Amino acid sequence: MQNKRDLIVIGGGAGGLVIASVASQLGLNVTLIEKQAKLGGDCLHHGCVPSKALIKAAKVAHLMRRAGEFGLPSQSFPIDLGKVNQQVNSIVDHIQQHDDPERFRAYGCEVLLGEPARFISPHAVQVGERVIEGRRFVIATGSRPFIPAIPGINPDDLLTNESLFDLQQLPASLAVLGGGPIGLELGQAMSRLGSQVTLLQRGPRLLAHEDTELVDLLQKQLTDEGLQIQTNSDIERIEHQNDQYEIIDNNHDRVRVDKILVATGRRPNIEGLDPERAGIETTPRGIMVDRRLRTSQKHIYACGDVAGPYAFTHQAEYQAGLIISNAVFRFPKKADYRILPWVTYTDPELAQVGLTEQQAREQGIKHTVLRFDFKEVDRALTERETAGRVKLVTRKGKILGASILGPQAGELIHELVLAMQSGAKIGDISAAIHAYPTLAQIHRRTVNTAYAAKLFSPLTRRLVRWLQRLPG
Ligand SMILES: Cc1cc2nc3c(=O)[nH]c(=O)nc-3n(C[C@H](O)[C@H](O)[C@H](O)COP(=O)(O)OP(=O)(O)OC[C@H]3O[C@@H](n4cnc5c(N)ncnc54)[C@H](O)[C@@H]3O)c2cc1C
Ligand SMILES: NC(=O)c1ccc[n+]([C@@H]2O[C@H](COP(=O)([O-])OP(=O)(O)OC[C@H]3O[C@@H](n4cnc5c(N)ncnc54)[C@H](O)[C@@H]3O)[C@@H](O)[C@H]2O)c1
Repeated sequence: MQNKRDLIVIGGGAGGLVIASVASQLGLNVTLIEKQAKLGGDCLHHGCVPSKALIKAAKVAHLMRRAGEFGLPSQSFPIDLGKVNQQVNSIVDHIQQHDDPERFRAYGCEVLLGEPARFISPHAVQVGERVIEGRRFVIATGSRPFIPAIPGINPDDLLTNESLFDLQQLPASLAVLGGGPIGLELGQAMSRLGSQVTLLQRGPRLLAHEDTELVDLLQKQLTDEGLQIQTNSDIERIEHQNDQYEIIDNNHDRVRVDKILVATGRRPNIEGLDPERAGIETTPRGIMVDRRLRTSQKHIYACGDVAGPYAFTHQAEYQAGLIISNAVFRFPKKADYRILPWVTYTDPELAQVGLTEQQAREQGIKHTVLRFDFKEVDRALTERETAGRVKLVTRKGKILGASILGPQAGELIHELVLAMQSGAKIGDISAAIHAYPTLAQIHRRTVNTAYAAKLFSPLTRRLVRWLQRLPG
């Protein structure tokens, strides 16, 4: 048995890498354990990075078909998914260089690759034959696809985010199970690349936690573009015949497809970690943590998908920063998710921060909603990307939440994140000069709707007429 490590980080993905890098650069003896042969985790290898690269390729294909709208010859062509995925994976490989284990080793971090860690006591983990003791631990083991138990389904036949980016041939038809962010982002991308996509959502709504008015607009956009969306689709069984799958739902509707992509949620990676041997409390949603990201064992922290409450890379990184503060600097900091933004990278994108209109209503908060449509914004018109709307949930001039459906919504949301974070009022957004012609002008246009009624009221018009009569 070797000397006790100051910090043992389990999982070399978004959360674990931030902690291992900072803690080892601060001089702690850190061991980072990653069960795969490469660092980077789900975001880099099977999540954010390849999905956004695929989405971009699909947008290029979509624009080539739409070229006629720009006065250019439009193009329609068969797509070689193998080539598309090759360039997708070349981007993953490029970014992988930042996560080179040698970079971490150069900081003095011990990096163990290729075998999982499992707890054998509250103060030790086993990796292969080796037992490693630590003063503090961080669990950052992420999540994996949840595969629902549907009769007739052979999990090996299904595509998930772990296999889609290795697919060589574009399926002529594809069923996507699940209308969450993964299903919508990848479903639209595959549809734009040329698959006939049918998306089956079990419940009544897509993206159940998002603003319903904007989700309805998005759903219309997607169906207009060719995606078939079936909600309230409770799948009863799947039959496999002649290299095709027939999906039969509770209404006895049948959908026949070449491939099935499962995007029905995630499960935390705690199997095989043996958290109970360390006395760590878990639930089916993952590892329980307090607001300082401590588990039921106060020297063991957890962050990212395995701890929740959300499943975003920027949440994992934010939590990693808090763990550094709490565990390394011993400066207590609590997590606060009220101003955590997120983006669904469909086209148009859907971005959210703070409360939606429905949440404000459900919580009984008196509020005003300001709205503005992209079709009134000059830059959206020049870009021919006019679908969508900004919604601001406000109270006494302060922003409680913002929902944006539109071009580059994921970029645009950050002005509102900063406004909320700094306590700026809608008047501050109105006073800030926004360059013309930008999509960001929509923020001024949205907040100015709050003043338009007062500005052009009969009273103001009378006042202006009176001012005009003054001498000088
Ligand atoms: C298709 C898809 C698209 C996504 N797009 C976005 C997006 O656009 N924006 C966004 O913010 N989020 C996105 N996400 C979510 C994002 O990928 C996750 O929230 C993020 O990766 C979580 O980071 P993490 O550190 O918790 O886990 P991960 O990054 O997955 O890292 C966990 C690591 O732990 C390792 N591990 C597991 N068990 C053990 C063990 N016992 N011992 C050692 N190592 C172990 C795993 O191999 C893995 O490398 C997407 C996810 C998917 C699936
Ligand atoms: N842009 C982003 O930030 C981004 C992108 C992708 C994923 N993610 C993260 O990954 C997480 C997982 O995404 P997800 O889309 O897999 O999960 P999700 O839980 O958000 O959505 C899954 C959907 O599948 C439905 N469903 C469940 N079982 C079903 C069944 N048997 N048949 C049909 N529908 C079924 C659910 O009702 C739900 O609407 C998200 O919570 C998100 O945080 C983020």
